[in-house]
Amino acid sequence: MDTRVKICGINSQQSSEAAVAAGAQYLGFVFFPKSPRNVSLELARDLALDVPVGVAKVALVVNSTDEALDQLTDTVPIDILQLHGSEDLERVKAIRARYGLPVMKAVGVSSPQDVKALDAYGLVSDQVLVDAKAPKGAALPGGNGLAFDWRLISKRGWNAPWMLAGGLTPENVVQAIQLTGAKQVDVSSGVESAPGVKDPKKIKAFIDAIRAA
Ligand SMILES: O=C(O)c1ccccc1N[C@@H]1O[C@H](COP(=O)(O)O)[C@@H](O)[C@H]1O
Repeated sequence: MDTRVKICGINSQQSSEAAVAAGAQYLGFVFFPKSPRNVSLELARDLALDVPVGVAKVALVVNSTDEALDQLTDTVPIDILQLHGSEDLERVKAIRARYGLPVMKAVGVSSPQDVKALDAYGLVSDQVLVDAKAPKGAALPGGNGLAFDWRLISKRGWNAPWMLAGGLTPENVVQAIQLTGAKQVDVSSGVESAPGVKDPKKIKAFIDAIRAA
């Protein structure tokens, strides 16, 4: 399978190099202080500067203000903004216009109603990220290692390219792709040895499983 892969939660040179060596097309940097994967602007800048041309650097933010996004985009050479909070359609449009960067809006899914919300976001985003909905009261709106019922989006498409996320692992990613038809997948917890600690062997196993299928 030639599915494109995003490894999210890159927070060290080792994890960045492991993801690139394994063949990831996207590296995600988390800018959300409550996350165990949170990176400072300075560390993200240093890591991003070393990423080879052709691998996209994605900044994951959650309900960020313009001030925070100004600082981020002034400091870190990023290629895509991933909006993983409760940003509404107007906010997505405003961010896209202000920064001139491709925007990927994440939407949490646990029911057919959630899937409908993706239609509207697909009209204002460059990509949509279809993730599992975080449980009520969870500290993080994503990155919880939880999958959703993939049958909810089986054979679906949106007005923008889309990426599948939520609880993917080296063991289940091929089945998830086969069921949903995803051409892009995103993983964080499933390639870690502990929250916030990427495991180079699991990163390689994740991408190898896809390529071997
Ligand atoms: O990874 C995080 O810490 C995170 C924090 C806040 C919002 C989203 C986050 N991660 C994203 O969540 C999905 C699913 O992750 P997982 O594979 O289930 O752990 C993925 O898009 C991550 O980029």
